[in-house]
Amino acid sequence: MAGRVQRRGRGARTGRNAKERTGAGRPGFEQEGTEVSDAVLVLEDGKVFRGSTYGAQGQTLGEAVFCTGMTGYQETLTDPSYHRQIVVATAPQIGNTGWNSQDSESRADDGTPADRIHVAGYAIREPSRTVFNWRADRGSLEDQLVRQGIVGISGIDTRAVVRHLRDRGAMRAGIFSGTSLGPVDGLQRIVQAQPAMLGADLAREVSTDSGYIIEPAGEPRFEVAAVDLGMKASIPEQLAARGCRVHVLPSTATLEQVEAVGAHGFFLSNGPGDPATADTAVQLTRGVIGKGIPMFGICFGNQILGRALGRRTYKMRFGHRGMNIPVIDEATGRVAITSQNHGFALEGERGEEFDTPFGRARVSHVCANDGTVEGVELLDGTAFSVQYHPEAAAGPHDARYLFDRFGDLMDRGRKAGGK
Ligand SMILES: NC(=O)CC[C@H](N)C(=O)O
Repeated sequence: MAGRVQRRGRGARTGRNAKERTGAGRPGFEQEGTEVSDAVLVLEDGKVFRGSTYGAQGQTLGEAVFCTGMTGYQETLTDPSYHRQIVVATAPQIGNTGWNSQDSESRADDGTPADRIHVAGYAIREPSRTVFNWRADRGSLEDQLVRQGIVGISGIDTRAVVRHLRDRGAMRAGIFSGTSLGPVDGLQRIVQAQPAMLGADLAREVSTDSGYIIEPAGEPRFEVAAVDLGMKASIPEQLAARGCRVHVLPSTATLEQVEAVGAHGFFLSNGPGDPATADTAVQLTRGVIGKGIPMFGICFGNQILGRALGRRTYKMRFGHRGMNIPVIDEATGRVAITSQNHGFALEGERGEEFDTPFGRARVSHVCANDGTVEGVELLDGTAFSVQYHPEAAAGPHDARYLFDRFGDLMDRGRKAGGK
């Protein structure tokens, strides 16, 4: 009996708080001219979610996408692939492990590790009131958001946002916070005036300009030319741990630059924007494969290798963002649980083999949820790539073996070439 009363009481309290925080009960689409204050997430189709200021106060624009990771928000927020995207977290409470000096995925232009947050905005349901983690040596998440001027919103019904984006697709959005934001239709017009993600050429905005070198851990075994299209910091670390000296090159890199470092292998990174715009990287990839240099690509790199092999890319309705996305490896039939963050995909079908200017290729991996292409490779094994993130943490490490495969490939290439 007492238990029932308590349950009812708890339910009632939650309901009241949620109503205060979210403005629940108002229609999602508001009347023109309705004045807004505090914080709102406005979608391009006119859907409005009212909440509270979180992080920096102000205005931010980007594509609204959702991420289903239950952990690892620091890795997500600092991943340069999220440039110009407003991330909606499906995990109901965010921030309880604070901010630490180890998990950031961004680098300064000269390659030194950086804490830079790349998302355009962050939309969450409930901020943690306490930070409780032994690694949280950089304070709280919200402090970081404020310090870096990242505008967020809390107290919104993130489940409702996700359902909307799942049904209608990722779309342009804005977070606006402050005391008097003006009429809601004015905010919607601001949202609609920003460029769309389709056709956005963004890698240059996050790539290194000058390039840098990450030294190998232990004995150097390979020289690797890695094109930084928005590369997560842990990728060169994974390569360095396998004896690679990683020569990180800007997104504008040329074949001459790749050859100048004496590359045993070529790596194409993840990165933001529409892969259909990455013509320079596609041309470079064709040149590299033509020279017989072994290559490996991750995410944006997979889309670019696919394009170099003659495939096209398309924009997915809402993409894959999270840490528990199952991928089938066609070579073994095994499923890896993977970490992902992409809104575009390569055209192709499970089991497909196709001709390319470099010989036969195939779709090597597919997503077990929706059958989309998750990897491609040349049948001779000299070029391969995956749409997911084998370097990722948080999330499982099921796919780390792909870095070893790249090492084996470079070994074979070196023996064959006598280098
Ligand atoms: N993480 C990535 O490399 C993302 C690739 C590309 N920008 C996409 O959204 O599909």
